[in-house]
Amino acid sequence: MSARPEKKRVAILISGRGSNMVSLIEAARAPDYPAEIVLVLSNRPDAAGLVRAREAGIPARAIDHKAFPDRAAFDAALQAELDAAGIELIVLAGFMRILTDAFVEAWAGRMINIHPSLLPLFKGTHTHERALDAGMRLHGCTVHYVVPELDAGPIVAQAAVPVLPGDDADTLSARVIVQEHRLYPAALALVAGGDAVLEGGRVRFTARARDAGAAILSL
Ligand SMILES: Nc1nc2c(c(=O)[nH]1)N[C@@H](CN(C=O)c1ccc(C(=O)N[C@@H](CCC(=O)O)C(=O)O)cc1)CN2
Ligand SMILES: NCC(=O)N[C@@H]1O[C@H](COP(=O)([O-])[O-])[C@@H](O)[C@H]1O
Repeated sequence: MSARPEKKRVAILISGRGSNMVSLIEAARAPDYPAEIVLVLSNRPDAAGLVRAREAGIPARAIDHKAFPDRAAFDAALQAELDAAGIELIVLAGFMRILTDAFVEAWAGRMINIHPSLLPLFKGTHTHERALDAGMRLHGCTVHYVVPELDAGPIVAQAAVPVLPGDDADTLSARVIVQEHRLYPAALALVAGGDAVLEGGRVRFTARARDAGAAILSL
């Protein structure tokens, strides 16, 4: 019987409450999950997710971006923590800082993000309000590899939700976040397990991932 491949050592980067982080931590408890969450970092010392990570037994530290003269210095401090922990994959989960090109390129193919829209629609912020303003009947969330251009990286997986009559940004975001908590653990498993690989600017899925219908999760 072949030995199970080593779990990828993952750092989750947050800025806020960390609900996606909690979903990932819980998913990674499965013995056959291909990743282990070994570190949580936040650019905001007041992030509630730091407390939730520590409660889950995960080392969690704040690196306050305001304490650095520029983005490059902040990113270098991130890199030092990631190196010290032997991190192999970075998972951005509500991490609200734009990373420098140098940092992103150093982690090419090893850093993913979840965005609360069906990219390439509604890059940037305030996605739910913008989807409502645009009269969308479908909305959702996207897990993508991170590239220097904001929210433009190759897509790993998406989940869609209906926009219902009477929805406002709060009701819509509440529907989307439920799908985020399903999508992100599934997408990280694909990436950590080598079933969704960034190659030549596109995501190549293995036969196993294709058979699992991994790229799209239904309503
Ligand atoms: N180079 C990249 N960096 C980041 C990416 C990316 O795709 N390329 N994804 C983001 C996550 N994100 C949306 O998914 C996002 C994060 C932050 C911002 C933003 O405008 N940040 C402001 C500060 C906002 C704040 O502190 O509240 C900024 O950095 O000046 C937009 C989109 C993570 N990084
Ligand atoms: N542009 C990035 C972005 O907007 N990310 C979004 O921030 C929220 C974080 O919630 P969480 O801290 O509860 O996971 C999530 O909805 C995530 O999609």
